Amino acid sequence: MKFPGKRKSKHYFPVSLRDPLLLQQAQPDNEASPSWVVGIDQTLVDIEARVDDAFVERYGLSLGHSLVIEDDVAEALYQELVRENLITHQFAGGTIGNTMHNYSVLADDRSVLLGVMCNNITPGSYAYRYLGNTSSRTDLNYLQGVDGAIGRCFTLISEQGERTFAISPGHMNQLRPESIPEAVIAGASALVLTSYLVRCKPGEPMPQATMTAIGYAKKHNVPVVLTLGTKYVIADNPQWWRDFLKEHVSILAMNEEEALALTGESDPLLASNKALDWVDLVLCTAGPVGLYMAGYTEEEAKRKTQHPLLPGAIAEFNQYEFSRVMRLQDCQQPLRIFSHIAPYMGGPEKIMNTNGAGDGALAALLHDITANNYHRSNVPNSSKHKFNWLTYSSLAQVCKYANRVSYQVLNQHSPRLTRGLPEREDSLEEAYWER
Ligand SMILES: Nc1ncnc2c1ncn2[C@@H]1O[C@H](COP(=O)(O)OP(=O)(O)OP(=O)(O)O)[C@@H](O)[C@H]1O
Ligand SMILES: O=c1[nH]cnc2c1ncn2[C@@H]1O[C@H](CO)[C@@H](O)[C@H]1O
Repeated sequence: MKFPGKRKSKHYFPVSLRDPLLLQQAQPDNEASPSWVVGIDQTLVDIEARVDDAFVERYGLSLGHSLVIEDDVAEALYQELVRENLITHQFAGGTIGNTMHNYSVLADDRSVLLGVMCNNITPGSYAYRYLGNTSSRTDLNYLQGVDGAIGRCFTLISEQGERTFAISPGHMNQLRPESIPEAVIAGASALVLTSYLVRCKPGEPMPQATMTAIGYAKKHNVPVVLTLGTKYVIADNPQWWRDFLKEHVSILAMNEEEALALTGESDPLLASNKALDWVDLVLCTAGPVGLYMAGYTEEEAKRKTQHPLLPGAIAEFNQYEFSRVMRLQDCQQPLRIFSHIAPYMGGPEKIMNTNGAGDGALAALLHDITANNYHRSNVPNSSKHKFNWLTYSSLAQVCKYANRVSYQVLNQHSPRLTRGLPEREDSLEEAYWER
């Protein structure tokens, strides 16, 4: 695993020079990594095309959102894209598939993806493409076979760069509860889910499979991470989602629109604060405004920021952003902490599309959480584990890392990272200070 807190010289949480972990890292990689994350997704290939707004309207879609379409509509839509030669890219997608892939690229380590895959795969087919576009560090051995197609996500990009999704589900929701491996969840650093998983036809097994996975995660005290997907899924029934978060979820990832649908707050800081009533840690991306994080720390171990104090709906909200995050259940005297960061380098000069920028930020957060477990299992007596922290780095540092990864996604075409961050950025500090 590439170690996020160990970026060259600058640590907020110093470790001793002869750290056994460093010595261990000098040895050849062990294939069977002790640390991993696991996620469930609807297996989807993204089919990207440039269309005008009339196209979106003609097929009954909603600009900027993700809607599920029937087979006949999907066929007509696909035929029109082919006939008019509008398809520009086809690559593996799915919000959690993207996140697992990106995690594996960043950490150079194992993630496990649960979902469905065709039993019969022919060269050039969508399933073939999906497998070929997924990191070799993403373990696909637990996918459940289906006799039928995986899903297609028509990713329609308007003239203004806005993206609209039309989902043709195929067999993507046929994941059954008995296909969820308890041991894989029990040993994971996090179970990662999306609100899209409940968007199914009556009788489809995906929601039940998801609940089975959540049951295992709770049994083994593994944090459940939920990313909200699209504001419409939330706006359908915000109270249901609030109850769901309170009961099942530890870490929440969302953008500012989803945050508004969930909490009624349009200010991402206030929305994140509200969400802390239900979960332990919040990542709220806000497009050109950057991103916010909110979490809990242990009062006794809080650390003051060295950055300027920021004004906002909560005055000087970033005061303790140099603290590490803890799950509420592990805090003796919990203190709420917040952080914000503006887009890295002000954002890329030209953004072709923002697809997957949020998924990238979440992958970075997962990397930091898993690195903490990795460090704990290698150096259990380290002073870094005097408390039962959730992250390895401070909240401010996690924000930087997440933000940097979003930039990397914005700077390329696909939502899946084609490579990790540049080696010289093993110290993120340097990348930031040298601007
Ligand atoms: N127009 C922009 N200019 C600068 N940075 C941007 C812009 N849009 C996005 N970003 C960066 O990407 C991060 C995530 O963006 P955004 O809030 O759009 O994610 P999202 O809506 O969750 O994306 P997706 O659902 O496609 O993964 C932001 O925190 C910011 O750092
Ligand atoms: O219904 C859905 N289920 C799972 N993933 C989805 C759905 N709609 C869109 N995306 C995925 O979101 C990613 C960008 O964040 C895209 O790659 C797309 O495949």
